[in-house]
Amino acid sequence: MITIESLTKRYGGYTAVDQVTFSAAPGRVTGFLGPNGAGKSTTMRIMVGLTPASSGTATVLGRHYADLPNPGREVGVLLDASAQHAGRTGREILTVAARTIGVPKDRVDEMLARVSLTEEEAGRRVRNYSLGMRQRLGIATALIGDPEVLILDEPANGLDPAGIRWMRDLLRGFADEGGTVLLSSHLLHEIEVIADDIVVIGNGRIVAEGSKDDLLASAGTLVRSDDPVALAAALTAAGITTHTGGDGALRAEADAAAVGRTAFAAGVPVTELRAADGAGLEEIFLELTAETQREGAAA
Ligand SMILES: Nc1ncnc2c1ncn2[C@@H]1O[C@H](COP(=O)(O)OP(=O)(O)OP(=O)(O)O)[C@@H](O)[C@H]1O
Repeated sequence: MITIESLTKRYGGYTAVDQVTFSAAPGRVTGFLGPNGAGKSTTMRIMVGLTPASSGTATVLGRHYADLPNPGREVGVLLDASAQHAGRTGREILTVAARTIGVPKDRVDEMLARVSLTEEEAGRRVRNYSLGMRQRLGIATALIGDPEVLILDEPANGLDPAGIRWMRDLLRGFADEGGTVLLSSHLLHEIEVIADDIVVIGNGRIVAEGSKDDLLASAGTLVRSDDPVALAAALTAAGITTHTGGDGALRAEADAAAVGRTAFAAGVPVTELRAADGAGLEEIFLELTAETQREGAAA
């Protein structure tokens, strides 16, 4: 369990994290989603005691990270896969981690197998690792203490498609066994396929949070017609809010049945009608974070 309450971080006059409150529950994968610079890494660094908060609290398993008796046994952390000692081999890094937190040495081989790093790769120095290999080693280090909680900043960065699938299965399995997973990403699709719960941050503030299913349901209905102007007018007249997509489709804030009936009553033929799902979530994400997108509302 991770609990964040009214967390604020100021750098001089700039507020990077602004009154952030959310929690990540056991048995669930919580996705922490937001555009570049939204405050994800800062929030995660505060969680693990690397950055002091200006105000508010962040606790893991009911305590501040620094107060956990042996944090490595309770919380697995991967914030920056490139921050590993470049001159050591992967095996050495895991061996040091195992000794530091007091787990048996045979966990090293177990973890190497778990993240699919070969014997030969484990003997190479980390400076010669690809980004994906560093991520795998970082995951192995996070898991070596058999923790209850995982805090991972952009863990899929640099992984190939098979690696992303592997990561997804690994985190799913971890949560299914009762673990708490918090992972950040600025990639919506990545979060959408893996997360049970989603927390969206923009400009240091939480702009949406809830179960993925609820967020997807709130994405509404995607509807298409040869006459989108007439369709939009009919829906608006019926009190249904619509948003125009780039490709002529409309996203309506109502369920498919209501949208279909309204179009039928108005005599506007519909050529496509379905739950907006992923496309809708992407639009919601862009709308919610529009102020903070470098590309502005045009994105
Ligand atoms: N030490 C610091 N001093 C001043 N500003 C900082 C410092 N660390 C972070 N910031 C600022 O705080 C904001 C949030 O940064 P953060 O790294 O938390 O974003 P992020 O959501 O993780 O972004 P990304 O997806 O790009 O990794 C940014 O504007 C960043 O420049």
